[in-house]
Amino acid sequence: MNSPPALQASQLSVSLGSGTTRREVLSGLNLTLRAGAWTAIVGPNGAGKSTLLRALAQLIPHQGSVLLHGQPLCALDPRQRARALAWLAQSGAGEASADELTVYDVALLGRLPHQAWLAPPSATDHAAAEAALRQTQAWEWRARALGELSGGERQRVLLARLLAVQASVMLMDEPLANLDPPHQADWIALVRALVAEGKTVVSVLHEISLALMADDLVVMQHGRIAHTGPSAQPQAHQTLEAVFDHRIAIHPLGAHWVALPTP
Ligand SMILES: Nc1ncnc2c1ncn2[C@@H]1O[C@H](COP(=O)(O)OP(=O)(O)OP(=O)(O)O)[C@@H](O)[C@H]1O
Repeated sequence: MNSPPALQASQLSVSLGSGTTRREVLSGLNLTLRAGAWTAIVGPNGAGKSTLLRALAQLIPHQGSVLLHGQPLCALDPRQRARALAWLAQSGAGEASADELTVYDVALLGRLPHQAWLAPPSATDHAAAEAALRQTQAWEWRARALGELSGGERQRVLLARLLAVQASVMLMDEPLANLDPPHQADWIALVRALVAEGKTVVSVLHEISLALMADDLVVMQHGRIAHTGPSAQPQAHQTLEAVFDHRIAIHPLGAHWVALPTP
């Protein structure tokens, strides 16, 4: 029997703002995200990518349903949900409160959903935090305060916190922001390794050439899904060029594709 999708959203709608500025940002989306695959969500600024990710993570009020491995997400208690579904916010969003913490303690925060109320971290928690910091090459900064780090260094620590959760589904909003090209390549290798272990990675990306390396693409425009399917499909490429008003063109390069700005 096929395993259920990692995430399945039905008739997902989100309205944001208040009073006269309130408007529907996502309109009745239906979306299936395969388990054990890497899906990249792409589209122009304001298309609703972050809003979709936040709604999938149950971080904002929404209408419609979201199933996690076939189970309604809203039926899980918050700790169960936090163990199953890990979240990396857009760079800097809501993280200033962690600036005083050491890098090591930030990674340990990823273990909170595994810990009993007020219980100290276990040996397993410490091992998971260390392994995650080593995976993102952030271990050497473990005694430094998060607030002292550069944007890219900070991003790698926050990625380690997400990895420390050891969730089966990982949602990442612009995980490559601030990373230099070698660390972007490391991130892709890491995602490939996670997927090979059976994990599911869903990432909002602005780096279209890198998004084209994902297994699946979700192309968004104006709060709707313009296309979803394997990233190798010509239809995916045509839709991508169209949602960016043909200001990009997608070209083959070896076994991959690159998106280049058109003059
Ligand atoms: N709190 C809010 N109140 C009102 N409108 C909002 C709010 N947050 C986001 N929006 C609007 O919702 C739309 C979708 O925003 P969202 O951040 O999901 O887009 P995005 O595709 O992630 O964009 P970007 O590529 O610029 O990060 C935008 O038009 C944005 O202005």
